[in-house]
Amino acid sequence: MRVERLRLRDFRTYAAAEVAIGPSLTVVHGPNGAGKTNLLESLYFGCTSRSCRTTNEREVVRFGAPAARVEVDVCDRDGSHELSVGFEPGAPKRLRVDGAPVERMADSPARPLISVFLPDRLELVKGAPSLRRAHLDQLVTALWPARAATRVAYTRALAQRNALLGRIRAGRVGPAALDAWDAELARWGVALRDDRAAAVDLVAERFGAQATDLGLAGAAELRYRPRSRAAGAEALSAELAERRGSDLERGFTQHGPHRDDLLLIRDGRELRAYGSQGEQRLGLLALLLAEREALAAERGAPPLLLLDDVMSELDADRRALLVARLDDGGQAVITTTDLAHVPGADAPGVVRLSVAPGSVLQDAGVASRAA
Ligand SMILES: Nc1ncnc2c1ncn2[C@@H]1O[C@H](COP(=O)(O)OP(=O)(O)OP(=O)(O)O)[C@@H](O)[C@H]1O
Repeated sequence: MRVERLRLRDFRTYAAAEVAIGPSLTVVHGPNGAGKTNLLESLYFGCTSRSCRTTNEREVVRFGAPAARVEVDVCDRDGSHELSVGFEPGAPKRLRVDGAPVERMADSPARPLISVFLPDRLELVKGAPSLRRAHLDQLVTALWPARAATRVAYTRALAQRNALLGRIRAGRVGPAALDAWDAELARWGVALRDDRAAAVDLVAERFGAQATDLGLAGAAELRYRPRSRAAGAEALSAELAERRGSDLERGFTQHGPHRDDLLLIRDGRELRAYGSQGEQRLGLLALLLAEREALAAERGAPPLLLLDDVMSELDADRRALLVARLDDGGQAVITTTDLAHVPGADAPGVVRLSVAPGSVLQDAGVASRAA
């Protein structure tokens, strides 16, 4: 699966733009505020129908315009496909694959896998465990799409059990009503935990190697920390039953995979608490690259990797190491204020996109219309 072209209308700074994406590396360069991240975001939006930057999607519509639209041309073994996302604030998004409406991009086999590094994604390393759990669940889905249903079923069972705790506290039902929901929660909980553990198994060794290659000093380790180590669904159900009194006191379920964490460790200590900003950045990059390798092995193709403003924070040796890691047959798009920060940016086959406010100019010299 390869992303070939991107077309935008009224997306952030762009009134209209069309660019080709390179078969391996694409470098987006230009001064601060020119619209480099906007271009990266539009690629993510076109492939996933979501923004990787904001939950308030109104922000992506160009100031003064009624709606934004992104089209992405992709090609796989079966030929070419066009993904398109139209968004008008206040109306449902219009998603199409080859002109036919679809409910979710995630359901379309034409959608490329995509992985993104934005400076604020450091939160993944240093923020709350919920961010790492969500990330891990996305990895499970990317590795084994059919298993996405497990997390959905677990989340539903958890919501039902919490609602039931509320009804028991209000005296409307007896605690015995929990038996069935404990069993249901435990069934999906064990499956979810096993999926997460299998995904971490695939990535952990690669994470250590990638971190070393990127120059993170010390031994790097990726460790899954499940809340429960129950041998099976019955044992987890028993653990839930043991905690009923305290759950009823607090009004929510305190035990289970919704309390798991994923630990990024350097020399035995968590990067979250003890890593410097630079070490956390290398940890995150190592994680994304390790996942990219695992996905390439499992799904036959690495995901499209979007790297925003990563080079300015790395020294010259690490920049060279990073670019070398990307030469693995997959596609990557990197933004930079300075082309000289991307070793090999002038190599044949690398696509360079020069961004100025509202427009983007391709090497070949085809300019988009300015905003
Ligand atoms: N909806 C919008 N309509 C028009 N312009 C917008 C919109 N949203 C953001 N902008 C403008 O986009 C610009 C920022 O673009 P972007 O974040 O892509 O810059 P950048 O090239 O990545 O910069 P840096 O190198 O500083 O990270 C800002 O000037 C901002 O005002």
